Amino acid sequence: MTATSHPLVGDPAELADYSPARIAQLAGDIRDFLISKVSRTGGHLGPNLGAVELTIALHRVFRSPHDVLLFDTGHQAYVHKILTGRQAEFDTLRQSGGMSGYPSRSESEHDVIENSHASTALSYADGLAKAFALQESDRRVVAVIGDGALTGGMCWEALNNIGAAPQRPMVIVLNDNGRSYAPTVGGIASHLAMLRYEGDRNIFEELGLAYLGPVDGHDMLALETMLRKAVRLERPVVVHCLTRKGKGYQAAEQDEADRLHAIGPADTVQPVGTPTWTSVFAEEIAAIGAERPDVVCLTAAMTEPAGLAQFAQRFPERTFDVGIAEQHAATSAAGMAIGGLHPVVAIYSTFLSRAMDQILMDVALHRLPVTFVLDRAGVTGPDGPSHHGMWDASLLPVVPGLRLASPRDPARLRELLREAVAVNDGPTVVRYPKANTSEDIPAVRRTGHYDMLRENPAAQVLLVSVGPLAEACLQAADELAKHDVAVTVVDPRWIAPLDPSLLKLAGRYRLVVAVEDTTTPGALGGRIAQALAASGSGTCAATFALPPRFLPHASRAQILRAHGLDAAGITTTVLKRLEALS
Ligand SMILES: Cc1ncc(C[n+]2csc(CCOP(=O)(O)OP(=O)(O)O)c2C)c(N)n1
Ligand SMILES: CC(=O)[C@@H](O)[C@H](O)COP(=O)(O)O
Ligand SMILES: [Mg+2]
Repeated sequence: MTATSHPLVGDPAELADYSPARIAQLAGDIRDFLISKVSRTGGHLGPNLGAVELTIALHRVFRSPHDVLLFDTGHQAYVHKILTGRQAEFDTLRQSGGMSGYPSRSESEHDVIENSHASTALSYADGLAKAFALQESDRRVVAVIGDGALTGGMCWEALNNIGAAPQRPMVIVLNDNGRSYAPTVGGIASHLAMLRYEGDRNIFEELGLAYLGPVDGHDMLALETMLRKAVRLERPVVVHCLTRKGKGYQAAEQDEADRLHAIGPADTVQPVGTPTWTSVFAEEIAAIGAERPDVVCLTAAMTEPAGLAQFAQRFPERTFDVGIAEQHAATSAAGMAIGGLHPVVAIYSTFLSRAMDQILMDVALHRLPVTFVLDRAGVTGPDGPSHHGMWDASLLPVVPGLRLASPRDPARLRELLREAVAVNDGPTVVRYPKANTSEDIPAVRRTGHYDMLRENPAAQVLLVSVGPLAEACLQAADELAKHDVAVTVVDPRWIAPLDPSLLKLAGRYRLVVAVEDTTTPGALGGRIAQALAASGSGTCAATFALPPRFLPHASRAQILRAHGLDAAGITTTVLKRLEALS
């Protein structure tokens, strides 16, 4: 396309020929485009409205994909996607088969890292700079990182290495809008705030990098001048850009909670009367906080999204936002437990993975009473492969002394959360999905830890329904009855360690199937099969769970259905298993 061909560009190389007036027009049109498209599809509207001028300037100064543009967390890369020819895909944003909400190498050669976990870009940049130096390549490395992501520990591990190599040039664009979801917290945030007004001494130069700024992240001329100056320095440089999250859209700029950080699709219809798992947790932890002065809560920059807003409002002195620092959260909680408190760490399942060593060695080895509450556990949906919480239920059971619970409904979440915070000799974990809860599902009886949901004396099949999949399992039991297959349905409630009474029950059946919203390796069904085989039982046990691969974005329901974790899928799979046994 020619230099007059704006609409929203397509080949970023053209941007170098645009006049200042054309660039200003483009920025305005991109803003209008984002507001119109993302308001309908849902997605990260606030962060991208704040990155419009920044991203245009980057594509004018650098030659992507020859030069590498890295977006930390990647939720602010919509403008990059528009400029690199994907404007037509925005109607499919975050939808099954549609465009990802994060950079995606399968979508474009301009996209390099797809991981939506924060604080990784500087480490990638360090590695790329070393690779290009060894290859004597002239490719430049540019990393865009937010002030929130900069509170993550990996950034400082990377800066320690980057600062030690002045001969390896790199441009670090610090996109400082003063917010994560809420205002960014901690000493780093205070340091950045100080730099806005008096830049005489800063941490970056102390570490061996050059520091340029602060610069208005919405002033194209100032931005480009600073970026070109950074290139000329031929060393690692931090360009400190001041931006406004949600810029240009009043609803976002006035959103005190999180500047419309992530919004749902316009046509989202919340089922009436069934609360979200997060809201049930939010109420119960606040109630527990009123009864237990030793209970404190920790969050990694996600107080409201992780359900701690009520607790924080009632007990501000017992609520700790540690920044995007899940590893620190886990070990700081261990310190609190040693100090006589019972910490509750509220965190998304997918982000827990980076704190596994802390849970294993800093918490469990010391048998400390720390409770981890994992929201977004299981298939999340539109945020795609680096957000599905499909690893925790397979990773955590290997931790000695750790107890892992998966509630099926609001009543069990309240009950299991209370059981968890009552444990004082080791870590406990409660997990639930990004979804609305079902109505409460009463038990027929409780034996050991498990709840019998449906008992059929003639049954040869035992369905072990894990957590919220109880509803689908009970529906499948009804369907299987139509095929003359009698089924007993049981809810283990605690899925690690293995409950001996559950094993004893399982040994009485011909086929035992655990239905689980997690990756297959390490899931409960496999652990039951292993234990039954070790006991010499002839029972066939299996896991119905997710395949051990990265699952693309779609809705939670679409993904569960695609992998046979809805009533129809469970029914079909049980019938096939029975056929194979006959
Ligand atoms: C390890 C990790 N923890 C938590 C999150 C959830 N999260 C997504 S974006 C975000 C805030 C990022 O703030 P910042 O880096 O300043 O970017 P901004 O949205 O302000 O542009 C958080 C906490 C994440 N993506 N990764
Ligand atoms: C980018 C990021 O990690 C989060 O903002 C993510 O989009 C989680 O969104 P939900 O809180 O809507 O699950
Ligand atoms: Mg920010």
